[in-house]
Amino acid sequence: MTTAAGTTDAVGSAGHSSAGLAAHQVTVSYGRQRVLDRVDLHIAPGETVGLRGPSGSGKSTLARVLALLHPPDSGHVTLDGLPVAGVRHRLPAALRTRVAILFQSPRAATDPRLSLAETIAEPLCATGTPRDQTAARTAEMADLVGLTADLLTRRPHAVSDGQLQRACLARALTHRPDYLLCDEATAMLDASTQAHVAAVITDYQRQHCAGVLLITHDPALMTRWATRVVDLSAPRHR
Ligand SMILES: Nc1ncnc2c1ncn2[C@@H]1O[C@H](COP(=O)(O)OP(=O)(O)OP(=O)(O)O)[C@@H](O)[C@H]1O
Repeated sequence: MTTAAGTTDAVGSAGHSSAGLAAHQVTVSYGRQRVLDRVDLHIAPGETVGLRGPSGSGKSTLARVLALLHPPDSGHVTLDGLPVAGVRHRLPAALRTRVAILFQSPRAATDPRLSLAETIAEPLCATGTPRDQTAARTAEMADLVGLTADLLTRRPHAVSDGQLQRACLARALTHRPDYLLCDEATAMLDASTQAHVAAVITDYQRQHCAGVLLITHDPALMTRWATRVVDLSAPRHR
């Protein structure tokens, strides 16, 4: 079983209240490579759990399982104590929109054909939100992340990585998720954009009591932000 270290032992969900997003005994293999082996992790509302471990230890894989994007081979995910069956669009929108994920590379996570406004609006369009509400919410989210109107009409090739990551953050927060999973989300950003993105997330977290998973190789960021830290041990190859 993967071991945890830090201010609180996160392995084993016994003793946690049922509120939260949790992985229970999650195992994932890619072909013959077992990446996660019976991993438990619990994120309570309002807390920031730092997840660290050597490259290849399965941090991103665990984040994708918790984001309800990747089905574990065994084990399961619970939301507020209830098992989640299925991933992606097989889940009801009201359930899957409770968890959002922000990736390291905004270019890999966006459609180059869409403007930044359309990118932010994607999750609203996917859930059939009426046009006027989509426009209002998109403007609100753009404002929250500091994107000006002229940037919103541009497509990804015409903006910087930092501006595009702000659009991805706006998109991630548009359905007001209860949990935000940040997978090296500020690693490609300059110091000032990194600070701004972190400030938007921590403000959001405070206002909505959202739980955050923070994956970062930056020890200073981990120390500043995480309320407890979980270590993933090196992967086992079976
Ligand atoms: N879709 C995939 N198909 C096959 N192997 C994969 C896939 N995704 C990840 N892997 C492998 O699984 C292992 C764990 O990858 P993962 O990205 O989860 O680790 P990580 O801890 O996030 O690494 P890093 O810190 O380098 O980002 C790696 O050996 C990786 O090559």
